[in-house]
This record gives sequence, structure tokens and C-alpha cells, in this order.
Amino acid sequence: MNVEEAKRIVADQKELVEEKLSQNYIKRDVGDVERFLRIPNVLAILGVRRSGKSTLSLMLMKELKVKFAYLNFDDESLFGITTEDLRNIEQAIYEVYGNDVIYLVFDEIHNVKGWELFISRLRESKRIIITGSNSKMLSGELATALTGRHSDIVLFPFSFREYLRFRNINVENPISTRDVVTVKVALEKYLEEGGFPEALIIGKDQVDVIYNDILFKDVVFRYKIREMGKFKEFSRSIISYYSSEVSLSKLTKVVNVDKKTIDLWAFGLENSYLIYFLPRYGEKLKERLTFNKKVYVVDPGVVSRIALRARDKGRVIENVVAIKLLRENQLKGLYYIKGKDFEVDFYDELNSRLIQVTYAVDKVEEREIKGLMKANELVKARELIVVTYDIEGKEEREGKEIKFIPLYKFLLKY
Ligand SMILES: Nc1ncnc2c1ncn2[C@@H]1O[C@H](COP(=O)(O)OP(=O)(O)OP(=O)(O)O)[C@@H](O)[C@H]1O
Repeated sequence: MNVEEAKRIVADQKELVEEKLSQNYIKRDVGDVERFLRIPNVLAILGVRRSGKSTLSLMLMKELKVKFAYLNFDDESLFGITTEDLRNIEQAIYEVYGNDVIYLVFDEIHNVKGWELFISRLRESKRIIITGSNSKMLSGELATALTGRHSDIVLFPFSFREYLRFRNINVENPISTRDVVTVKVALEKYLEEGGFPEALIIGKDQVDVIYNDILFKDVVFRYKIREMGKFKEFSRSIISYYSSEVSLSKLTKVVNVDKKTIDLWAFGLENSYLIYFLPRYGEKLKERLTFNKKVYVVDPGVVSRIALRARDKGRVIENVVAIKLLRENQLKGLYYIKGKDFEVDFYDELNSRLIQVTYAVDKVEEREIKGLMKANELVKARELIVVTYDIEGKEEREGKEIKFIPLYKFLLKY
């Protein structure tokens, strides 16, 4: 690709960006992202496809009021480009945007071979945002060039709080009966439709489009999967296990492929951020095939549209809590605890909390509380919480306080 061709692509995309910048977007709760751009000066925004990564980068540039250049490498005219092409692209960027541009935003650059060294060189003089929907993009051999020199955040589809903002419901701290009702009605809808911005703008069928895009572009294409039918069946089966323990070995028999293949497919789905495997506390992470794990799905909308079994409210609620915790902990320090005769849904090690989730409307079952107490003998957590559907209050057991928090409050405040 020569510089002239590259210039045309950069200029075409510049027009699209200008149009995007003129629109109003929903503010994302991602903390002080700008901070990441100061030192070190590469910020990677990772996360499931269509969660709003490029929009967030553009919002950030707008907020900082800085001059920046943008290029999306997920553009057909840029497929198959080489390391040499990157030099011409760089020059084209300066010609289109000016030599004095300091901030560079690159979408999906990880599809280009040798991108890490390119970024590593640019970072000497520029501040860079890269986005990607592959959790392994920063763990390859070449990425060592960037080790310790980038911050990364994982962006999820809208959280419940962001969803309320999108629906123009300005109740972050509902107290009056009317506000509580409004928020609870919105929560029911959120549990059904989820938080992919496009699914809320275009309609729920868009979830299917996004789901298929993830399967094909982020897994099938990347991992060169040929048995499409079986892979789709596998993906749907594993999603149907949301909020449950899953045995990959068993799925091998259901889908009828060998263990190595299943392992690769599960790896692919997890790397695309579509599903997340929560490990059991205290267990050494061996191979995916053998370790005990529970599976959670990135968005309630995907659960509603794709899972095979009848919708189970208790599990839907547990899934939404899992995603909130994963989002806030940025995928770190979360486990479930399972002993001989007890289970606790989440051990949030970072915040020293044990969290049980139940679809209780008028009474929390004794077994849920016993589970908390037993797990607490093991981990000595600071806080013990039961997330309920509608019960609020406190109870003391053996000198330890247990809080009962309704789901809407937990999602908004905790
Ligand atoms: N904060 C927001 N407010 C309103 N709409 C949004 C917001 N973020 C994203 N969207 C909409 O969602 C869609 C996907 O957003 P975007 O392209 O930023 O996602 P992405 O994660 O970069 O996608 P991909 O992984 O495919 O590159 C776009 O149509 C965008 O307009």
C-alpha cells in the first residue's frame, strides 16, 4: 500500500469520526481513564465486540479537548496489510491530521502482524489508545515490547446504572416509592434486553447479529475453526449453562468432538469476552478441561436470546451480579466457594466480601446463610452479603453482621 492509498483511507475514516464526534453519547462509568494516558502512555481498551470501546476512546478525546488521529484497522481496505505498510500509514496520518498530532487512536490494530513494535516505537513520542476484542492481544511474544508500558481496562456492555442513564431515568439513589418502582420496572427490562448499546437503539434482534459477529470474527476466524455447525452448537450449549458449573469433558460427548477441540473452542469464547469462567476458590488452575468452574455470560441480552433452557430468574440474577463484580474488579480476584455441604456464589477477594445471590422475595433460606458462615470460616471476609430480589435488612450470626440487599440497590450502589 502506498502513501496515497493510505491517505485516502485515513481521510475517509476521518470524516466518519467527525460525524461520530458530533453525536451525544451516554457517559460510561470507567473511572479516571485519562489518568492511564498520562503515564504510561498506551491505554488498551479491551472487551467484547460492540461494547462501545471506540466510542469511549472518542469520548475521551473529546473530553480532553486534544487533537488526535484515528484509524480503525477493522476496515476491509486494510485487511492483510504488512509491517511495511504501517510506515506509509503513519505518514498518511501525519499528512491528513498534521505533524503535531500527539494522540493516536487505533481500533483493532492487533489484526496487523508486528503491530506491537509499531506501537512501541510510536509511544516514545505519542499517547496512544488501542482497542481490541481479544483478551490475548497483549500477551503474545511481541507484546513483551509493551510489557509494563500500557494500562488496560475491560469495557462491558452498559451496566444497570448506564442503562438507566440511556433510558433517561435519572434515579441513581431511589428512595421514594415512585422512584423505587420506576427503577425496579427498568431492572426487569434490563434483565431481559441487556446492555449492548446497539440492541437498545436498533432492537433486540441486534443481539443475535452481535452474537454471530463475535462467533465468526472473534472466534471462528481467529482460531481457524472449520466445524462451524458443531462449534455453534457448543457455544449455545455453554451459554445455556450460565450461572452453573460446567464440565467441558461432558460437553465433548454432547457435541461429539475431541477434548482438545473443545478446549480450544472454550478458550476462544473466553478470549472474545463472550463468556467468563469463574474458578473455584482454592483450586489450582490446571487445564480448562479439568478444573471446576462456573460459567457466566457477558450480557443479560445474550442469555435471553441465546440460552436454550427455559429462563431461570435466579440464575439470570446471579449472572447479572457476576458481570457487575467482574466489571468492577476488572476480572480479578473472584471465585466461588464450594465445600462438602455448602456453597457461596462469590468470594470477592479484592474487597474481602462473600456474596450470596438468591431470588428470595420474602424469606432468605437458611442454607444460604449457613453457606456464608461456613465459607467465612475459610476466608474471614470483611463483609457478608446476600443479594436478594426484594428483601432488605440485617441479621447477626455469631457476632457477624449479614446484610440483605435488594438487587437494584446492589447494582446501583455496592
Ligand atoms: N456511550 C454510548 N452511548 C450511546 N451509544 C453508544 C455508546 N457506546 C457505543 N454506542 C453505540 O454502540 C455501537 C458500538 O459501539 P463501538 O463501535 O464504540 O463499539 P466497539 O466496542 O468499539 O465495537 P467493535 O468491537 O466492533 O470495534 C455504536 O453504534 C455506538 O454508536
